[in-house]
Amino acid sequence: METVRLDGKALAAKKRESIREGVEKFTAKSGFAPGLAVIIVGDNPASHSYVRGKEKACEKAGILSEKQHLSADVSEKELLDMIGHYNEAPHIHGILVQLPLPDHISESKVIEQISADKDVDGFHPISVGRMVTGQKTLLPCTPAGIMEILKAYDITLSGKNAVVLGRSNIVGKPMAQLLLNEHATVTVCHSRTPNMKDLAKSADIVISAIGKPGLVDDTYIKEGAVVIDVGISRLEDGTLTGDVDEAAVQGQAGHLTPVPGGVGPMTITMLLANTLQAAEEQTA
Ligand SMILES: Nc1nc(=O)c2c([nH]1)NC[C@@H]1CN(c3ccc(C(=O)N[C@@H](CCC(=O)O)C(=O)O)cc3)C=[N+]21
Repeated sequence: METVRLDGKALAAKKRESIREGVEKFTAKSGFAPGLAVIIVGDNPASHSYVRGKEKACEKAGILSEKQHLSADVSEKELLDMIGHYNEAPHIHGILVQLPLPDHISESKVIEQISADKDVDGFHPISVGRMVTGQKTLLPCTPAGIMEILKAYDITLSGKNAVVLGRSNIVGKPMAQLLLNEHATVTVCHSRTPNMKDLAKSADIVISAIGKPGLVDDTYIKEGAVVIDVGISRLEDGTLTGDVDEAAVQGQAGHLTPVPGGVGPMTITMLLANTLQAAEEQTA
């Protein structure tokens, strides 16, 4: 069967244009642009590259972005104080602290310090609680972007079997929850799951968020299944690759997101959407 490529990059371009128009309206009405504070700690090159992508996307959309680069040995208190400052800053509507953080800083303390209203990553326990109970909230960008891809390609979720590979707080768990909210039957697999391959092979939808290049081949995929690749690893030769062995599942999968050009561009798009939503809610 012909595998349909789920073009996250093209969808992101379309969505970013409509977000740009929304930002323009917001700015004309309120007299200021939506503002995003991005805090990055340390010198991880991948993190800096992602943050550059976010800043560029903000600029194109008309969103003000304010980057703060802290050194790797910054104290936890200094970071918490900076977040406290942005919680009170009227020109900032969204706060993002790039993860991962150095080991001496508690990720959960940092996330809880961000005002839930400005939590454009959707990682705060208040945001998570709202998502789980189906209330309106800022949703985690990667899972929310995947839901947009599935919707744009008219992929039915209600009554389908979805298998999520990975149980992180930023992708696997919220992904499972959003699929459940749309009435899929969801199985979450992780490092202690003995029969991951069999579970994946029986699924209508497989979402891989593990971070092992090429892990998912045709032996994991039922004929015609929808395959979403959240993995993103940089190989030694500099190329980016996902969890899915694209060549192996070609012709087996019904739909497939490429890496790059699949989930990643939609993650950044949802960050823009969340920042606009946060700005609108804070100025309503
Ligand atoms: N607080 C926080 N929020 C995040 O949302 C967050 C984070 N920390 N830490 C790291 C991960 C990773 N992440 C990506 C975003 C965009 C691409 C992306 O645009 N990827 C492009 C390729 C980019 C390239 O060429 O380098 C693509 O897949 O086509 C990838 C990865 C957000 N993250």
